[in-house]
Amino acid sequence: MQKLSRENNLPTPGTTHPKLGVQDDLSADMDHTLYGLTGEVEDASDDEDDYVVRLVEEVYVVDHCQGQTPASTMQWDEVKVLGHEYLYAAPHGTKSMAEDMQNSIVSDFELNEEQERAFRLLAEHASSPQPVPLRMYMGGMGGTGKSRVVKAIVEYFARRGEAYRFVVLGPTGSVAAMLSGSTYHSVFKIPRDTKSKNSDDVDGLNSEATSLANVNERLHGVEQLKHETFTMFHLED
Ligand SMILES: Nc1ncnc2c1ncn2[C@@H]1O[C@H](COP(=O)(O)OP(=O)(O)OP(=O)(O)O)[C@@H](O)[C@H]1O
Repeated sequence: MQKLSRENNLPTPGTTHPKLGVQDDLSADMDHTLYGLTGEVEDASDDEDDYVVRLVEEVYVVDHCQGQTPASTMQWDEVKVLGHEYLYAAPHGTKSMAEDMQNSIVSDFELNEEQERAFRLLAEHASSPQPVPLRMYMGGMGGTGKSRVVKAIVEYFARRGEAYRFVVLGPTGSVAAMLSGSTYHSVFKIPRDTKSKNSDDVDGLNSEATSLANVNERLHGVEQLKHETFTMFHLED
């Protein structure tokens, strides 16, 4: 039987713990600090230091308050034990993982203070489970580093394995190409010839409906659009 106690070394946050196997008892005090367990949790111990968890899968331990705290110095009320399926169910990952990723991107892209502020605002928004729509204007003279922030946020989504959530649009092919984006004509299927949009033109209406369906399909999963060079829209708008 393996026991989790204050004396034991807990796994480092962000690493998987080997299977604990079948365990028997658990202090009732742990109930409120545990969630996402894949197995049963039983209360059969009076000893508050003997926290034993019955699991059927690996567990994941994260410090949700201070991502960098060494596991051995964690307090029990700072620790949450999660079933590993939680990681797959939570599309935005954990807070400490998001922070680590943000820090490494700020460093890799050598963002200056203002760039970092803009980047973190976007990244935090992207990491929020149910964010309110973000409408952000990022202005500045040519060459002040706006594109670098966009590249950093694109990289942030890519490292999270969520590149599909962010689309960069530009008014022309050359602008779009600079940021590896697309033209909004292409993404929104804006027809070059709009003359055929009258109510008698059944084919025209059909093709418009088809275009909208295509656009919806293409933007499935996308939550944010970067519209070079003015605004960022939230798709629910
Ligand atoms: N923090 C930084 N450190 C070093 N170089 C940077 C930094 N930010 C931007 N640059 C460099 O400055 C140049 C201009 O940056 P960027 O293209 O991002 O500016 P911009 O504001 O988007 O310009 P424009 O409005 O003309 O498109 C680029 O060569 C970029 O690599």
